[in-house]
Amino acid sequence: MKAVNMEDRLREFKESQKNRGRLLISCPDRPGIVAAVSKFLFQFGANILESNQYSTNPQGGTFFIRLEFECPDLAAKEAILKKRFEEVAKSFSMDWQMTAVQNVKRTAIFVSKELHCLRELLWEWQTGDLMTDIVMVVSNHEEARETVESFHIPFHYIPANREIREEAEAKQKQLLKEYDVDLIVLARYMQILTPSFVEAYERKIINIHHSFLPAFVGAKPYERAFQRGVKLIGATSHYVTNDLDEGPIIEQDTMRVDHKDQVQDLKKIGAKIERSVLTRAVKWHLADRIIVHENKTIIF
Ligand SMILES: Nc1nc2c(c(=O)[nH]1)N[C@@H](CN(C=O)c1ccc(C(=O)N[C@@H](CCC(=O)O)C(=O)O)cc1)CN2
Repeated sequence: MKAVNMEDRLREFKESQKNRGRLLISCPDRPGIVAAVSKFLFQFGANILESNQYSTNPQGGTFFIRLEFECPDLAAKEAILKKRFEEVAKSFSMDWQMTAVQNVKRTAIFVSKELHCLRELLWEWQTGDLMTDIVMVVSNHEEARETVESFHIPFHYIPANREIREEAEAKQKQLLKEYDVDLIVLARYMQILTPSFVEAYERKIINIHHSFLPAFVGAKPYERAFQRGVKLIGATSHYVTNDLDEGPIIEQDTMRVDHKDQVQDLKKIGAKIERSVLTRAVKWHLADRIIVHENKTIIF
């Protein structure tokens, strides 16, 4: 796929979505929230296309809502929309996020030696099923260079290990700033990120862990699953926090295995699960379908 086709595709998408907006809200539950938000959008000439909501408890719980709407001349109105919505948000103690769909997120993928998740994301991106601008791939190994550059995506090799972690992250952060990255996807990137890195990209780093968490946190989960004699293996995609592999879970899946399966078999079976789980998690994040609350996720 030539790079120019990807640019054409992004341009067409941005044009088709230029009046489309999304609004994510979390707030203490009480009557009148939907009415106030609907009235606000109506006053700006917006039409609600999709609305999903959930309450933990109508009496004193937390209310969550995701709205997708069309608003004529959204680009020109976005700043005033956000400024005026702040008044509504304050009156309901809302945490909220309003995005214009045409502002396609800029994504960086981090990878080490295992390339199956990276390849899945690139394939989905090439076919137009992953609507994001993959601006670069970063790796602490050279294995992914040929694949990445065949997609005309910049590849940056930055050696990284425990001993040079801070130095490596300084280079990574510089690139992330230069490329104005909105989302980082760890596609089997096998280095632990420091607290300062995680803090700089809170809830903007998605990882794929190759086990059905909370089982087998950390390194070499397939080897430990084999030793344990499990009958199910799985994969978990989660937001990255400083608690290794314990961030808010976005998506999981499993497959059956049995006594005949060796570690290599587990890895082969598991790779397919990892690919699909990570892709679903990234797609939901790109579509602003995820709200994080108390280290859990609500997926609309
Ligand atoms: N701050 C965080 N960083 C990372 C997380 C996370 O949840 N919080 N997830 C990991 C991904 N991961 C499993 O999915 C994982 C990767 C690497 C290790 C690990 O022990 N790495 C060693 C080096 C291993 C090597 O060089 O081969 C290390 O970093 O010292 C554990 C879990 C990604 N980062």
